[in-house]
Amino acid sequence: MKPLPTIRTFEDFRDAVNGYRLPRLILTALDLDLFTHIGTGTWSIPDLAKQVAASERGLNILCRNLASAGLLIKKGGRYRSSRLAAVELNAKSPHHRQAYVELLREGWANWSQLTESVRTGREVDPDTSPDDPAYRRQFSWAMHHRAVEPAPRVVVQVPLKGVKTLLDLGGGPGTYALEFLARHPRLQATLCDRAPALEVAREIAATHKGGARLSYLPLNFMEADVPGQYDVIWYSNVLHIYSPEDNQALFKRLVPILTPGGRLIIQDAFLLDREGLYPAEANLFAGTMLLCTERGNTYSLSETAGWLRQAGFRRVRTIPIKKGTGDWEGGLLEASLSR
Ligand SMILES: C[S@@+](CC[C@H](N)C(=O)[O-])C[C@H]1O[C@@H](n2cnc3c(N)ncnc32)[C@H](O)[C@@H]1O
Repeated sequence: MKPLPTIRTFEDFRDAVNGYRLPRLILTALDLDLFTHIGTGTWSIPDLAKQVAASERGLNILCRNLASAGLLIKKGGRYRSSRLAAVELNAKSPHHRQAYVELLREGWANWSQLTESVRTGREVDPDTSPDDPAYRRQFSWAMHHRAVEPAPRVVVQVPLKGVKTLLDLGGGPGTYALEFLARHPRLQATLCDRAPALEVAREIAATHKGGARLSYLPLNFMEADVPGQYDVIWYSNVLHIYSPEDNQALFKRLVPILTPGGRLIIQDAFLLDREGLYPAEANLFAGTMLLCTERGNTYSLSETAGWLRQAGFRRVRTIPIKKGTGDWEGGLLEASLSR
Protein backbone atom coordinates (compact mmCIF):
# COMPACT_ATOMS: atom_id res chain seq x y z
CA MET A 1 0.00 0.00 0.00
CA LYS A 2 1.27 3.47 -0.90
CA PRO A 3 1.88 5.87 2.04
CA LEU A 4 -1.26 7.84 2.89
CA PRO A 5 -1.05 11.62 2.43
CA THR A 6 -0.84 13.57 5.69
CA ILE A 7 -3.90 15.72 6.42
CA ARG A 8 -2.81 19.32 7.01
CA THR A 9 -5.32 21.56 5.26
CA PHE A 10 -9.11 21.44 5.06
CA GLU A 11 -8.73 20.37 1.44
CA ASP A 12 -6.56 17.44 2.51
CA PHE A 13 -9.25 16.58 5.06
CA ARG A 14 -12.03 16.77 2.45
CA ASP A 15 -10.07 14.60 0.03
CA ALA A 16 -9.35 12.03 2.74
CA VAL A 17 -13.01 11.78 3.73
CA ASN A 18 -14.09 11.62 0.09
CA GLY A 19 -11.71 8.70 -0.34
CA TYR A 20 -14.65 6.32 0.20
CA ARG A 21 -16.12 7.11 -3.23
CA LEU A 22 -13.96 4.90 -5.45
CA PRO A 23 -14.12 1.91 -3.03
CA ARG A 24 -17.90 2.34 -2.91
CA LEU A 25 -18.13 2.38 -6.73
CA ILE A 26 -16.06 -0.82 -6.90
CA LEU A 27 -18.17 -2.49 -4.20
CA THR A 28 -21.35 -1.59 -6.12
CA ALA A 29 -19.83 -3.22 -9.20
CA LEU A 30 -19.24 -6.33 -7.08
CA ASP A 31 -22.77 -6.15 -5.64
CA LEU A 32 -24.10 -6.14 -9.22
CA ASP A 33 -21.64 -8.89 -10.20
CA LEU A 34 -20.74 -6.53 -13.02
CA PHE A 35 -17.41 -8.09 -13.93
CA THR A 36 -19.02 -11.51 -14.33
CA HIS A 37 -21.79 -10.06 -16.52
CA ILE A 38 -19.26 -8.22 -18.68
CA GLY A 39 -17.06 -11.32 -18.83
CA THR A 40 -14.82 -11.17 -21.88
CA GLY A 41 -17.40 -9.28 -23.98
CA THR A 42 -17.73 -5.63 -25.05
CA TRP A 43 -20.96 -3.93 -24.08
CA SER A 44 -23.00 -0.84 -24.80
CA ILE A 45 -24.61 0.71 -21.74
CA PRO A 46 -28.22 -0.11 -22.83
CA ASP A 47 -27.38 -3.79 -23.37
CA LEU A 48 -25.37 -4.01 -20.15
CA ALA A 49 -28.16 -2.28 -18.21
CA LYS A 50 -30.59 -5.00 -19.35
CA GLN A 51 -28.08 -7.73 -18.56
CA VAL A 52 -27.42 -6.62 -14.96
CA ALA A 53 -30.94 -5.26 -14.30
CA ALA A 54 -29.72 -1.74 -13.54
CA SER A 55 -30.65 1.73 -14.79
CA GLU A 56 -28.81 3.09 -17.82
CA ARG A 57 -28.16 6.34 -15.97
CA GLY A 58 -26.64 4.62 -12.95
CA LEU A 59 -24.61 2.18 -14.98
CA ASN A 60 -23.27 4.90 -17.23
CA ILE A 61 -21.88 6.81 -14.26
CA LEU A 62 -20.61 3.63 -12.59
CA CYS A 63 -18.84 2.30 -15.69
CA ARG A 64 -17.30 5.67 -16.53
CA ASN A 65 -15.74 5.81 -13.10
CA LEU A 66 -14.59 2.19 -13.20
CA ALA A 67 -12.98 2.97 -16.54
CA SER A 68 -11.17 5.97 -15.12
CA ALA A 69 -9.87 3.70 -12.34
CA GLY A 70 -8.62 1.16 -14.89
CA LEU A 71 -10.99 -1.70 -14.06
CA LEU A 72 -12.97 -1.23 -17.29
CA ILE A 73 -11.78 -0.08 -20.69
CA LYS A 74 -13.98 2.37 -22.60
CA LYS A 75 -13.90 2.78 -26.36
CA GLY A 76 -16.50 4.59 -28.45
CA GLY A 77 -19.10 4.41 -25.68
CA ARG A 78 -18.65 0.64 -25.22
CA TYR A 79 -17.04 -1.06 -22.26
CA ARG A 80 -14.99 -4.19 -21.69
CA SER A 81 -13.18 -5.48 -18.62
CA SER A 82 -9.52 -4.89 -17.92
CA ARG A 83 -7.40 -8.04 -17.69
CA LEU A 84 -7.59 -7.99 -13.87
CA ALA A 85 -11.38 -7.64 -13.87
CA ALA A 86 -11.89 -10.33 -16.53
CA VAL A 87 -9.57 -12.85 -14.88
CA GLU A 88 -9.69 -12.31 -11.10
CA LEU A 89 -13.05 -10.58 -10.51
CA ASN A 90 -15.14 -12.59 -12.95
CA ALA A 91 -16.95 -15.57 -11.39
CA LYS A 92 -16.75 -17.48 -14.67
CA SER A 93 -12.94 -17.33 -14.75
CA PRO A 94 -10.93 -20.21 -13.25
CA HIS A 95 -8.74 -17.61 -11.55
CA HIS A 96 -11.62 -15.80 -9.83
CA ARG A 97 -10.53 -14.81 -6.29
CA GLN A 98 -14.08 -15.33 -5.03
CA ALA A 99 -13.52 -15.86 -1.32
CA TYR A 100 -11.00 -13.07 -0.90
CA VAL A 101 -13.10 -10.62 -2.92
CA GLU A 102 -16.07 -11.55 -0.73
CA LEU A 103 -13.98 -10.90 2.40
CA LEU A 104 -13.00 -7.48 1.04
CA ARG A 105 -16.67 -6.78 0.31
CA GLU A 106 -17.61 -7.68 3.90
CA GLY A 107 -15.08 -5.10 5.05
CA TRP A 108 -17.47 -2.30 4.06
CA ALA A 109 -20.25 -3.59 6.31
CA ASN A 110 -17.81 -4.15 9.18
CA TRP A 111 -16.10 -0.78 8.90
CA SER A 112 -19.51 0.92 8.76
CA GLN A 113 -19.93 -0.24 12.36
CA LEU A 114 -16.61 1.19 13.53
CA THR A 115 -18.13 3.91 15.71
CA GLU A 116 -20.00 1.29 17.72
CA SER A 117 -16.90 -0.89 18.03
CA VAL A 118 -14.79 2.05 19.20
CA ARG A 119 -17.46 2.83 21.82
CA THR A 120 -17.73 -0.72 23.12
CA GLY A 121 -14.24 -2.06 22.34
CA ARG A 122 -15.98 -5.12 20.94
CA GLU A 123 -16.10 -6.90 17.60
CA VAL A 124 -19.13 -6.38 15.37
CA ASP A 125 -20.27 -9.98 15.16
CA PRO A 126 -19.33 -11.76 18.37
CA ASP A 127 -21.79 -14.58 17.60
CA THR A 128 -19.88 -15.98 14.61
CA SER A 129 -17.75 -18.74 16.07
CA PRO A 130 -14.27 -19.11 14.58
CA ASP A 131 -15.05 -22.85 14.58
CA ASP A 132 -18.18 -22.51 12.42
CA PRO A 133 -17.36 -24.88 9.51
CA ALA A 134 -18.94 -22.84 6.67
CA TYR A 135 -17.36 -19.61 7.87
CA ARG A 136 -13.98 -21.26 8.36
CA ARG A 137 -13.99 -22.88 4.92
CA GLN A 138 -14.84 -19.60 3.18
CA PHE A 139 -12.25 -17.70 5.27
CA SER A 140 -9.59 -20.31 4.53
CA TRP A 141 -10.16 -20.01 0.79
CA ALA A 142 -9.96 -16.23 1.19
CA MET A 143 -6.62 -16.63 2.96
CA HIS A 144 -5.38 -18.85 0.13
CA HIS A 145 -6.45 -16.34 -2.52
CA ARG A 146 -4.76 -13.64 -0.49
CA ALA A 147 -1.45 -15.45 0.09
CA VAL A 148 -1.01 -17.27 -3.20
CA GLU A 149 0.99 -14.43 -4.77
CA PRO A 150 3.21 -13.30 -1.88
CA ALA A 151 3.90 -16.82 -0.49
CA PRO A 152 6.46 -17.91 -3.13
CA ARG A 153 8.16 -14.49 -2.98
CA VAL A 154 8.44 -14.63 0.81
CA VAL A 155 9.40 -18.29 1.12
CA VAL A 156 12.52 -17.92 -1.07
CA GLN A 157 13.78 -15.33 1.40
CA VAL A 158 13.37 -17.49 4.52
CA PRO A 159 16.60 -19.38 5.32
CA LEU A 160 15.72 -23.06 5.95
CA LYS A 161 19.09 -24.72 5.30
CA GLY A 162 19.31 -28.00 7.25
CA VAL A 163 15.73 -27.72 8.52
CA LYS A 164 13.92 -31.06 8.52
CA THR A 165 10.63 -30.29 10.26
CA LEU A 166 8.42 -27.23 10.08
CA LEU A 167 5.18 -26.51 11.96
CA ASP A 168 2.87 -24.03 10.23
CA LEU A 169 0.90 -22.85 13.27
CA GLY A 170 -2.43 -21.35 12.28
CA GLY A 171 -1.46 -22.20 8.73
CA GLY A 172 -5.05 -22.11 7.45
CA PRO A 173 -5.19 -23.33 3.84
CA GLY A 174 -1.50 -24.31 3.98
CA THR A 175 -0.44 -21.88 1.25
CA TYR A 176 2.83 -21.10 3.02
CA ALA A 177 3.54 -24.65 4.19
CA LEU A 178 3.09 -25.94 0.64
CA GLU A 179 5.46 -23.31 -0.72
CA PHE A 180 8.09 -24.26 1.87
CA LEU A 181 7.67 -27.92 0.88
CA ALA A 182 7.91 -27.17 -2.83
CA ARG A 183 11.14 -25.28 -2.30
CA HIS A 184 12.77 -27.73 0.14
CA PRO A 185 12.46 -31.33 -1.12
CA ARG A 186 13.66 -32.93 2.15
CA LEU A 187 11.38 -30.91 4.41
CA GLN A 188 8.40 -32.40 6.28
CA ALA A 189 5.73 -29.92 7.35
CA THR A 190 2.81 -30.08 9.77
CA LEU A 191 -0.15 -27.80 9.38
CA CYS A 192 -1.98 -26.96 12.62
CA ASP A 193 -5.36 -25.26 12.44
CA ARG A 194 -9.07 -25.82 13.01
CA ALA A 195 -10.46 -28.89 11.24
CA PRO A 196 -12.49 -27.06 8.54
CA ALA A 197 -9.42 -25.02 7.56
CA LEU A 198 -7.46 -28.24 7.19
CA GLU A 199 -10.14 -29.65 4.86
CA VAL A 200 -9.48 -26.75 2.50
CA ALA A 201 -5.74 -27.31 2.87
CA ARG A 202 -6.14 -30.98 1.89
CA GLU A 203 -7.99 -29.95 -1.28
CA ILE A 204 -5.22 -27.52 -2.20
CA ALA A 205 -2.43 -29.94 -1.25
CA ALA A 206 -3.90 -32.67 -3.47
CA THR A 207 -2.82 -30.73 -6.56
CA HIS A 208 0.41 -29.34 -5.14
CA LYS A 209 3.99 -30.49 -5.66
CA GLY A 210 4.81 -30.66 -1.94
CA GLY A 211 1.40 -31.94 -0.78
CA ALA A 212 2.50 -35.50 0.02
CA ARG A 213 4.93 -34.26 2.72
CA LEU A 214 2.29 -32.25 4.57
CA SER A 215 0.69 -33.64 7.77
CA TYR A 216 -2.39 -32.22 9.41
CA LEU A 217 -2.94 -31.36 13.06
CA PRO A 218 -6.52 -30.28 13.85
CA LEU A 219 -6.18 -28.44 17.15
CA ASN A 220 -7.03 -25.24 18.99
CA PHE A 221 -3.45 -24.34 19.92
CA MET A 222 -4.58 -21.70 22.40
CA GLU A 223 -6.39 -24.36 24.41
CA ALA A 224 -4.27 -27.49 23.94
CA ASP A 225 -0.56 -28.15 23.76
CA VAL A 226 0.86 -28.84 20.34
CA PRO A 227 2.41 -32.32 20.12
CA GLY A 228 5.70 -33.04 18.33
CA GLN A 229 9.12 -31.44 17.91
CA TYR A 230 10.00 -29.03 15.15
CA ASP A 231 13.09 -27.26 13.86
CA VAL A 232 11.05 -24.24 12.78
CA ILE A 233 7.63 -22.91 13.73
CA TRP A 234 6.10 -20.57 11.16
CA TYR A 235 3.50 -18.26 12.78
CA SER A 236 2.06 -16.21 9.96
CA ASN A 237 -0.76 -13.72 10.30
CA VAL A 238 -1.93 -15.08 13.63
CA LEU A 239 -0.15 -12.76 16.09
CA HIS A 240 -2.65 -9.95 15.33
CA ILE A 241 -5.68 -12.09 16.21
CA TYR A 242 -4.62 -12.28 19.85
CA SER A 243 -3.79 -10.02 22.78
CA PRO A 244 -0.23 -9.44 24.02
CA GLU A 245 -0.94 -11.78 26.96
CA ASP A 246 -2.27 -14.55 24.68
CA ASN A 247 0.80 -14.32 22.46
CA GLN A 248 3.23 -14.22 25.37
CA ALA A 249 1.67 -17.31 26.94
CA LEU A 250 1.74 -19.11 23.58
CA PHE A 251 5.40 -18.27 22.94
CA LYS A 252 6.33 -19.85 26.29
CA ARG A 253 4.43 -23.01 25.34
CA LEU A 254 6.20 -23.18 21.97
CA VAL A 255 9.72 -23.29 23.44
CA PRO A 256 9.53 -26.98 24.54
CA ILE A 257 8.29 -28.16 21.13
CA LEU A 258 11.28 -26.68 19.31
CA THR A 259 14.46 -28.71 18.82
CA PRO A 260 17.68 -27.22 20.30
CA GLY A 261 18.61 -24.16 18.22
CA GLY A 262 15.05 -24.20 16.85
CA ARG A 263 13.42 -21.07 15.50
CA LEU A 264 10.05 -19.36 15.68
CA ILE A 265 9.50 -17.16 12.63
CA ILE A 266 6.69 -14.62 12.77
CA GLN A 267 5.11 -12.91 9.81
CA ASP A 268 2.67 -10.16 10.64
CA ALA A 269 1.56 -6.56 10.07
CA PHE A 270 4.28 -5.16 12.30
CA LEU A 271 4.39 -1.50 13.24
CA LEU A 272 7.89 -0.29 12.60
CA ASP A 273 8.35 3.15 14.12
CA ARG A 274 8.85 4.14 17.74
CA GLU A 275 5.33 5.55 18.17
CA GLY A 276 3.64 2.58 16.49
CA LEU A 277 1.98 4.56 13.69
CA TYR A 278 3.51 3.14 10.52
CA PRO A 279 3.30 1.52 8.04
CA ALA A 280 -0.19 2.93 7.53
CA GLU A 281 -1.49 -0.47 6.39
CA ALA A 282 -0.40 -2.12 9.66
CA ASN A 283 -2.04 0.66 11.66
CA LEU A 284 -5.29 0.49 9.63
CA PHE A 285 -5.31 -3.29 9.98
CA ALA A 286 -5.66 -2.86 13.75
CA GLY A 287 -9.11 -1.41 12.93
CA THR A 288 -10.03 -4.65 11.20
CA MET A 289 -8.88 -6.53 14.30
CA LEU A 290 -11.05 -4.31 16.52
CA LEU A 291 -14.03 -5.04 14.28
CA CYS A 292 -13.44 -8.76 13.77
CA THR A 293 -11.66 -10.18 16.82
CA GLU A 294 -12.19 -10.24 20.56
CA ARG A 295 -8.71 -9.13 21.60
CA GLY A 296 -6.60 -8.63 18.45
CA ASN A 297 -4.43 -5.68 17.47
CA THR A 298 -1.28 -4.94 15.54
CA TYR A 299 2.04 -4.81 17.36
CA SER A 300 5.45 -3.29 16.96
CA LEU A 301 8.48 -5.38 16.07
CA SER A 302 10.18 -4.26 19.26
CA GLU A 303 7.35 -5.19 21.66
CA THR A 304 6.97 -8.59 19.99
CA ALA A 305 10.73 -9.12 20.26
CA GLY A 306 10.46 -8.34 24.00
CA TRP A 307 7.76 -11.03 24.46
CA LEU A 308 9.98 -13.54 22.63
CA ARG A 309 12.99 -12.83 24.84
CA GLN A 310 10.81 -13.15 27.95
CA ALA A 311 9.58 -16.51 26.69
CA GLY A 312 13.17 -17.80 26.61
CA PHE A 313 14.31 -17.18 23.06
CA ARG A 314 17.95 -16.22 23.05
CA ARG A 315 18.39 -14.37 19.79
CA VAL A 316 15.74 -12.27 18.10
CA ARG A 317 16.34 -10.63 14.74
CA THR A 318 14.52 -9.40 11.68
CA ILE A 319 14.78 -11.44 8.49
CA PRO A 320 14.84 -8.75 5.82
CA ILE A 321 12.38 -9.12 2.97
CA LYS A 322 13.06 -7.25 -0.27
CA LYS A 323 10.88 -4.14 -0.48
CA GLY A 324 7.59 -4.76 -2.21
CA THR A 325 7.85 -8.57 -2.10
CA GLY A 326 6.50 -9.29 1.40
CA ASP A 327 3.08 -10.22 2.70
CA TRP A 328 3.46 -6.99 4.71
CA GLU A 329 6.17 -4.37 4.91
CA GLY A 330 9.00 -4.67 7.39
CA GLY A 331 10.27 -8.23 7.21
CA LEU A 332 9.85 -11.24 9.44
CA LEU A 333 10.75 -11.65 13.09
CA GLU A 334 12.91 -14.66 13.87
CA ALA A 335 13.53 -15.91 17.42
CA SER A 336 16.07 -18.69 18.04
CA LEU A 337 16.71 -20.98 20.98
CA SER A 338 20.21 -21.76 22.11
CA ARG A 339 21.69 -25.03 20.78
C1 LIG B 1 -5.36 -14.92 9.20
S1 LIG B 1 -5.29 -16.64 9.03
C2 LIG B 1 -3.63 -16.87 8.47
C3 LIG B 1 -3.44 -18.11 7.64
C4 LIG B 1 -1.99 -18.35 7.18
N1 LIG B 1 -1.12 -18.56 8.31
C5 LIG B 1 -1.49 -17.22 6.33
O1 LIG B 1 -0.56 -16.51 6.73
O2 LIG B 1 -2.01 -17.04 5.21
C6 LIG B 1 -5.19 -17.18 10.71
C7 LIG B 1 -5.33 -18.67 10.84
O3 LIG B 1 -5.03 -19.02 12.19
C8 LIG B 1 -5.95 -19.98 12.62
N2 LIG B 1 -6.07 -19.91 14.08
C9 LIG B 1 -6.19 -18.82 14.83
N3 LIG B 1 -6.29 -19.15 16.13
C10 LIG B 1 -6.23 -20.50 16.18
C11 LIG B 1 -6.27 -21.44 17.25
N4 LIG B 1 -6.39 -21.03 18.50
N5 LIG B 1 -6.17 -22.76 16.95
C12 LIG B 1 -6.03 -23.16 15.66
N6 LIG B 1 -5.98 -22.31 14.60
C13 LIG B 1 -6.08 -21.00 14.86
C14 LIG B 1 -7.25 -19.58 11.92
O4 LIG B 1 -8.17 -20.67 11.89
C15 LIG B 1 -6.73 -19.17 10.55
O5 LIG B 1 -6.67 -20.26 9.67
